[in-house]
Amino acid sequence: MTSAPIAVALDAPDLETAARWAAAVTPHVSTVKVGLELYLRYGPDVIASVRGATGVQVFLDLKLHDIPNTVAGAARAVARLRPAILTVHAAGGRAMIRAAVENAPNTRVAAVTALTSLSEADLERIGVRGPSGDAVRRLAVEAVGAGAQALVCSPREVAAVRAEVGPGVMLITPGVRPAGAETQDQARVATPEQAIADGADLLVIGRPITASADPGAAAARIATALRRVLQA
Ligand SMILES: O=C(O)c1cc(=O)[nH]c(=O)n1[C@@H]1O[C@H](COP(=O)(O)O)[C@@H](O)[C@H]1O
Repeated sequence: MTSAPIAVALDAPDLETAARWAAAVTPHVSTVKVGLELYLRYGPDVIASVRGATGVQVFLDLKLHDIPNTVAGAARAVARLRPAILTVHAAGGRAMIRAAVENAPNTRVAAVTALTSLSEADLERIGVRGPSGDAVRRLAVEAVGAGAQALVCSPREVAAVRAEVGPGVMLITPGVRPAGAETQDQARVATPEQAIADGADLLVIGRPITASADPGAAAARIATALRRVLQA
């Protein structure tokens, strides 16, 4: 059985917890994601620890956002860890995204369009006027033009982004909640089944799996639901 296109967000306070979650979910999912919480606590070694414990691909979510020269150096520094995916903010602009792509040649650079935690009202407040889908599409086009091989967007926008950028770009959607689950700090959400049906290639899912009493069973349940959609 092939593993489901899910990146489980290992947003854990310590390595022991992250390793426990990773061991539970990796029979069912393709990817685990290391984000700021683990990386800033343990540093680059955390990638090797997580990779060694799981055998699945590791997604490094640092959401780099700085001037091109600084991002070039940061991308070079993490490229030697060979993460499968590295995030940068699309709002950093073309030259910044290009700097990341050129300096992490064996890693897929994923540009984050508009954070899934921001509502339409939040976006308006920070100067992103009009429907969120329009801003996300604009950022997506800029990022792909600068060489990004992947995009991060909300599952609500994934169909529009796919129509805009075509089939060759990997679309990654956080903000995924099984029907009835709490949205917590996420604003622009959809179910895993909807995200896949609308064209997402990889779903980022954290707390709906990791906060469950049995993360392995939660991952298996979502993986089975996705397989049904993919086979339909
Ligand atoms: O880049 C990301 O992975 C990301 C982008 C985004 O717009 N929204 C978002 O939630 N994420 C990440 O996706 C994960 C979502 O976790 P849960 O809300 O617990 O499912 C977290 O690790 C976030 O850092």
